[in-house]
Amino acid sequence: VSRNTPGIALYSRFTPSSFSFPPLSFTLRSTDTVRSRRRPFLIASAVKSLTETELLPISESDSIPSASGVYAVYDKSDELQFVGISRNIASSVSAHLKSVPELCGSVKVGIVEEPDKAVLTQAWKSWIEEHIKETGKVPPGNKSGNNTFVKQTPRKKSDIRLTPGRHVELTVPLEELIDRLVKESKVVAFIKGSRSAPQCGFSQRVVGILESQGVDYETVDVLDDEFNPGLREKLKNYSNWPTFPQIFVKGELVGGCDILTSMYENGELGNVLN
Ligand SMILES: N[C@@H](CCC(=O)N[C@@H](CS)C(=O)NCC(=O)O)C(=O)O
Ligand code: FES
Repeated sequence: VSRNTPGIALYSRFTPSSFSFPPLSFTLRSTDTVRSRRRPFLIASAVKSLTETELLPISESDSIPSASGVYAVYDKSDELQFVGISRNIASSVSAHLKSVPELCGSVKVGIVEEPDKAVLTQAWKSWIEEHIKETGKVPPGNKSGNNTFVKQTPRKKSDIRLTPGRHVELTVPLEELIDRLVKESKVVAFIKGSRSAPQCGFSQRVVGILESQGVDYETVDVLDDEFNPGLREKLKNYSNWPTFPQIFVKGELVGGCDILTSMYENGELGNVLN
């Protein structure tokens, strides 16, 4: 590989000065890292082909490396079930073994050292394409809609916005929007910041407690002046409670962080939420 080969750049152990002319040639080993500069150039796969890679029995779990790379799971009849990429192949395979033991017989591993997403994806693609070329089929676990191997983590709910935006005139007073929301939802937490990134420790604690209860709850960000303008002061009046967070269950204010924390600690919270 010369430095002029399109689409291939070698990095890491090679310092810029090692690219000096006259043209150098390197032997690209299966574990050497390659990085695509720009699509649509083809980049060399960083791993051996699927056929050249040896099968390791999954039961002998210490033979599976904790390295990053691509891996192919075969069932007990040596049928390829799934090709995945992972930053820790041993732990991904052990998770598959737990969730679908009947589909986990052995595994092929292609280590990608110093991986980046493009190199990992390229290695994964090369194995998938090799399998399709050979069998005409996509591995069952990689078919779209098949969640056997890749669990779809449910997307976190988004926060509720009480208005369409601060520049839209409301036809209903904000108090009434608050009132409707807390009465129509089982649990509502008015917090500072979003549920995925609370902006205050008190709000964060309350989100953590509600998450731990596995309960369906709504959140409203009182600091969101664009979509909840004026809420911070209006809510204090509505609930007659001076601080945030504020947690409502079936239209009633239960309390703030201290109250929720003590209800959580004495086991009362579960009864109230359910
Ligand atoms: N002891 C309170 C702690 C919450 C608190 O002190 N909140 C303050 C600081 S985040 C607050 O909301 N102040 C009124 C405001 O910021 O408008 C509780 O149990 O919820
Ligand atoms: S924002 Fe400062 S304590 Fe809540």
